[in-house]
Amino acid sequence: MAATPIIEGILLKMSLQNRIIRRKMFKERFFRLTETELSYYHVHKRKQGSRKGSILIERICCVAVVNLEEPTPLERQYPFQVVYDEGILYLFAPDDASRREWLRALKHEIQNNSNLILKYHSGFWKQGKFLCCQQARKTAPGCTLWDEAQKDQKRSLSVRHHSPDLHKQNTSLPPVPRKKKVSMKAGVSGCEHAAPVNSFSICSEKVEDYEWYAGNLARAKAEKILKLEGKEGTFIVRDSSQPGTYTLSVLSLNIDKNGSVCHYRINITPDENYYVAENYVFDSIPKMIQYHSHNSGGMITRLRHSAIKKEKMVPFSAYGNWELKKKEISLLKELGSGQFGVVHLGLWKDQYEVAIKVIKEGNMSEDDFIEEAKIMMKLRHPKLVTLYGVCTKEFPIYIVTEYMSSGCLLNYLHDHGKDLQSNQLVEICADVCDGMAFLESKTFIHRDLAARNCLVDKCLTVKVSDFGMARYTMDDQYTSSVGTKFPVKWSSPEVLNYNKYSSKSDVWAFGILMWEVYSLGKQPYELFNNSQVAQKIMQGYRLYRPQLACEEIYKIMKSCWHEQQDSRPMFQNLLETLQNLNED
Ligand SMILES: Nc1ncnc2c1ncn2[C@@H]1O[C@H](COP(=O)(O)OP(=O)(O)OP(=O)(O)O)[C@@H](O)[C@H]1O
Ligand SMILES: [Zn+2]
Repeated sequence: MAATPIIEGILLKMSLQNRIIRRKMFKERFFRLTETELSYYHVHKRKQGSRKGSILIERICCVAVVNLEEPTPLERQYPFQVVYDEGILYLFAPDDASRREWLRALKHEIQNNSNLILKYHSGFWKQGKFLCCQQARKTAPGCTLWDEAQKDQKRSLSVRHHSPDLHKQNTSLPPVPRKKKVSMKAGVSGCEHAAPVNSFSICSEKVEDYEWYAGNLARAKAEKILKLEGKEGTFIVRDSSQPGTYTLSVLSLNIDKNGSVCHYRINITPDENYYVAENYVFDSIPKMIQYHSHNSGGMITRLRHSAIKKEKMVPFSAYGNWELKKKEISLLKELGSGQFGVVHLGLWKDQYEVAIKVIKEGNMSEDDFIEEAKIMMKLRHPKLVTLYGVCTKEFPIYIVTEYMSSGCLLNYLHDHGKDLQSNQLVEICADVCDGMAFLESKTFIHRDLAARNCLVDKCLTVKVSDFGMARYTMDDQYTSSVGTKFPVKWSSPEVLNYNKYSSKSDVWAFGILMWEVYSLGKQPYELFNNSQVAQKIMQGYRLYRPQLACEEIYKIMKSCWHEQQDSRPMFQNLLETLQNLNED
């Protein structure tokens, strides 16, 4: 979903005291506010994983200026705070006008929130207390009346329906200098949810509107995708490492019959024209692509096929309804089978590729699942396999999900693990961690996280699948911790002892998954059976360091296997650690 930004720009962000990594206290981040979230990104490297975090608008309960109560460097003269259910985000605008613009935009977006607070803290939280009132608890009630709370609620009643753009209408203040719009999508979300557009007809000047635009996609991944397609002239346009610029990657079989990929920088002239070959200059990238679909113009070959086919993916607008019509679904081929039944590749409405789990009768407690499916449908994240809907009106029940063409992560590691570079191993872990951090933020417990329950898509993004499904299995061998199919090797001590599941037991499993990734799909504790493993875990025994894992990576795994669940990191922390690792 490419939501339009309401306001965006660079702000300084104060780090929370993070026990795992303490790098810089204040970091420059690129912030973007949309109707649904405030998200922030790495400023320089817009590579995979550049998205650093986000807060959902609905979780914000106050935004206000913070008072400067001690001498402060120039670049931090204009602080403001975003108070949300999990803490306070302190941000610093470059100047007063910018701060006012941000406050106005944020207040406007949150004005209808039901959780707005009446009092807040006008001073910073610093060294264990609030500077305004000296209270020493982070959750201490506010000391300063937030007059905005009442004002905004009143205003929302009278204005909202007339003026959706309240903050933009007030022109008495100078506008924030806006950064030129560059796409900062995390991962390759460019593959998803966009209107199908023919590659070569010009219907828009924006690259985002074309299927050949892959967004933020690393060079190595781009090469894989092109070679997978394997056809002469397959191409992709992706963000290059320098912000605001693009790279055109093209596959040709002319030089090497296995295919070689050329990467062309798309040059921009001072008057914003674009070219790859100097003699052919165009006022937009789509026009340039159209031209080169007929003429190679000095490139290795002409552009023939987009490597990404958007029309096979289900557009976001199409799956609002969770009960799907069975007659609109056709099964094409079997993909594999699991505890609930056989999984098929199929088509929905004759056009969208989907995966369909055909539930074998008696394998699932179906009523419970159907109840929960409504909740699971709302768990949408680029690193979670999307649940499109279910067919429950007749047997067998269908569960229809996003199709992931490269199959399950475990098999992927077995088959292609040797070709993966070390930064790609981190990326796999970071993808999974990203999806899990989202589940954690929704307090949704996976219960069966493992490489076998993650899937890999055609862009080689890894997504978490089967979240929460363990609860609906009817086979005792899965549900009892002494059952032969119970995932003992992924289970934390409190799960084995008391059946106590939490996001922290998911973190344990994530550590094991990291181990699977770094041993390219080996069976954990391969020399031991389940009951031996359970015993050894209680005695404090842990998995060894896989050869491909450096000390730093192994330290992360081990932190997930802390005996005490409270001492294990949260997914949100793990994600930052992994992303920072890949930046260095
Ligand atoms: N969305 C999907 N896209 C592509 N392939 C899939 C998809 N879902 C499942 N598969 C394939 O089908 C196989 C079976 O999947 P399923 O989730 O039913 O079982 P499992 O997770 O492998 O095992 P179990 O659920 O018994 O622990 C997977 O290993 C995978 O190869
Ligand atoms: Zn206070």
